[in-house]
Amino acid sequence: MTDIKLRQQKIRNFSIIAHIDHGKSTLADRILEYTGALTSREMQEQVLDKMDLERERGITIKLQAVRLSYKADDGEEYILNLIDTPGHVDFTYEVSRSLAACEGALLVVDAAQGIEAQTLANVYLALDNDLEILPVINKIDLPSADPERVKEEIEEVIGLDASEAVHASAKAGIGIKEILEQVVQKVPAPTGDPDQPLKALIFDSHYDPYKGVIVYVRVVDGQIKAGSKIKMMATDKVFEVIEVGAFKPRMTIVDELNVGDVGFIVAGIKHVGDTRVGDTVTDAKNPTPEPLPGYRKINPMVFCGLYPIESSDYNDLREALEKLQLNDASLSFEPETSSALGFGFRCGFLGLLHMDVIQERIEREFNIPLITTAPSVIYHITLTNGEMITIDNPSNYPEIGKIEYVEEPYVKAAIIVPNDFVGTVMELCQTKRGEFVNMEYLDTTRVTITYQIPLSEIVYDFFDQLKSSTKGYASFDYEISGYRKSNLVKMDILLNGEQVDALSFIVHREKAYHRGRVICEKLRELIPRQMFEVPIQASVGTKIIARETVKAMRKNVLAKCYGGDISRKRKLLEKQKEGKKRMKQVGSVEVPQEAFMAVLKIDDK
Ligand SMILES: Nc1nc2c(ncn2[C@@H]2O[C@H](COP(=O)(O)OP(=O)(O)OP(=O)(O)O)[C@@H](O)[C@H]2O)c(=O)[nH]1
Repeated sequence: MTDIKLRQQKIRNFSIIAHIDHGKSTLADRILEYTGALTSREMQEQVLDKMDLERERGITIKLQAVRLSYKADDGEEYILNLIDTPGHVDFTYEVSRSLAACEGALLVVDAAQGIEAQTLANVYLALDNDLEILPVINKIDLPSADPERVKEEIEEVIGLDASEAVHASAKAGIGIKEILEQVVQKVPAPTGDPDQPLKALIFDSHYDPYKGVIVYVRVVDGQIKAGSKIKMMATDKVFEVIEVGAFKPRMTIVDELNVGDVGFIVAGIKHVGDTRVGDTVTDAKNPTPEPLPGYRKINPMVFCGLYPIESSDYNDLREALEKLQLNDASLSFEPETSSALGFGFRCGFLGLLHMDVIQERIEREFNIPLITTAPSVIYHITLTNGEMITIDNPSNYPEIGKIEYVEEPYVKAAIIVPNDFVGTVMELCQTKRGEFVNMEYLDTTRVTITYQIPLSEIVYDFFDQLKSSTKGYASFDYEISGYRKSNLVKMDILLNGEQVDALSFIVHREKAYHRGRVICEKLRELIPRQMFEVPIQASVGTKIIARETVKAMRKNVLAKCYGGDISRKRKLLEKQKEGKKRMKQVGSVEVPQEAFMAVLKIDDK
């Protein structure tokens, strides 16, 4: 066997999959520490979760890859590539990206919680990718841990053999060696042929201001080194490789990447559009005839408008979105104009969390204060002339007279919950226009409840309501199940008699009155008093269905300082300016950011 083939036998590529909070990041840290990739001092900060925002929210968003070396009990030195995956329901797409680069996955299940909704969703993705799944029962240090029950659950619900599942505590560092031994023994070495032309899967990328687009790859056949000419098969673009490297965990330049390796390529790639996550990289002179099967591209589900508060930030906002899109193929955007908010972008996201994260990153990393409009899903509208149009922005909703019928996206939602909360969850799903599908017992204490629910209802704080009504015990996962006809209308909001396009939303006819009333009340609380009285109205078509009034300001703040000290006056004005930062002048009325999101906070009960 050649050296390359021998080396290939020693490579293990694996991911960790888990429901959120079951301890994936903690386990990844322990593995890094155990293999000596980092000292415990360096481990103080979770390394795999790099972004600030992730650390604060305690969730994993971007996947990361690390190359580790591990001396196993058989005396051999192995190369382990660990690819991190996000656990949140919004990020299924990124999970499937990282799984496509692996041969195995550690399935981490919390010994006290057992299987949760994303445990199942992630297992299905791993099975789709033909991965060897190694169950790990984590948090055995907890007094409430019941590893035997969890093992049974894994065998019964998932149908995996859990007899050799490692009992671990990522926190206390128990079971780490056993896990690594299982990875070495049970995860297959990469198959792939070093003598075939280069074939590598792009599973991620990021933009570096000095080096351009850095592409993360898993080499399937052949090899790649500095000086090679490579071709991106989807775009036919050719580049000369400047350097290749591995994540150890810091990016480190290496001589070449061989079969089974996970690493990065720098090739002076300037344009976002030239590389696509999921594409195959091949040798430009000796290309492979067939690209790798790419993975399912997932389309954005939730759309909203992002507008700079200062219109001079418009171009910076475009650049920020372009940069973010580089790391995040699931983000989409196109310019849009609103008569209320001016020039901005209509952006598409995988879900609400994704939307929040992008918005916060723009504000923090790029320092652009934003106004965000309420999220919307994509509606299919069939017009009386037979034409079907799709709409992701309520302000483009056609006149009622031109509409034959409207369809909206539904999801199949699976909710896992302790028996005691079945009634509460069903009630919540009913108020969200859910249709009961079935209920199955997971074990003696928990059930999986399945509903068909309109996506638009999920988008409007379903998850928060589910968590709060079940004291945090419910877990939830969903997949799009298709479009259905629905009796929907557009609700417009008028401030001071003028319609504010950015406040319009689409609602089920039966809920229109209630929502119209509540939204007017909310807006009355949110909109500060102005120099004049501001009527707030909600209308469907030409019919006004609710009205509230913001009373005029009683006193001018400056009146108090009449003839007084100028520095005090300035302070007051500055204070007012502070308060205004998040305001947008809409016609004659100043509207705060929260007003555009008020529609999300309506309780339907
Ligand atoms: N008692 C105990 N707590 C643990 C253990 N492993 C992780 N935790 C805790 O569980 C919480 C969640 O752990 P994380 O590692 O952040 O979970 P995660 O699965 O990576 O979560 P996401 O990154 O949000 O998907 C943290 O507060 C950890 O300290 C363990 O073995 N025992």
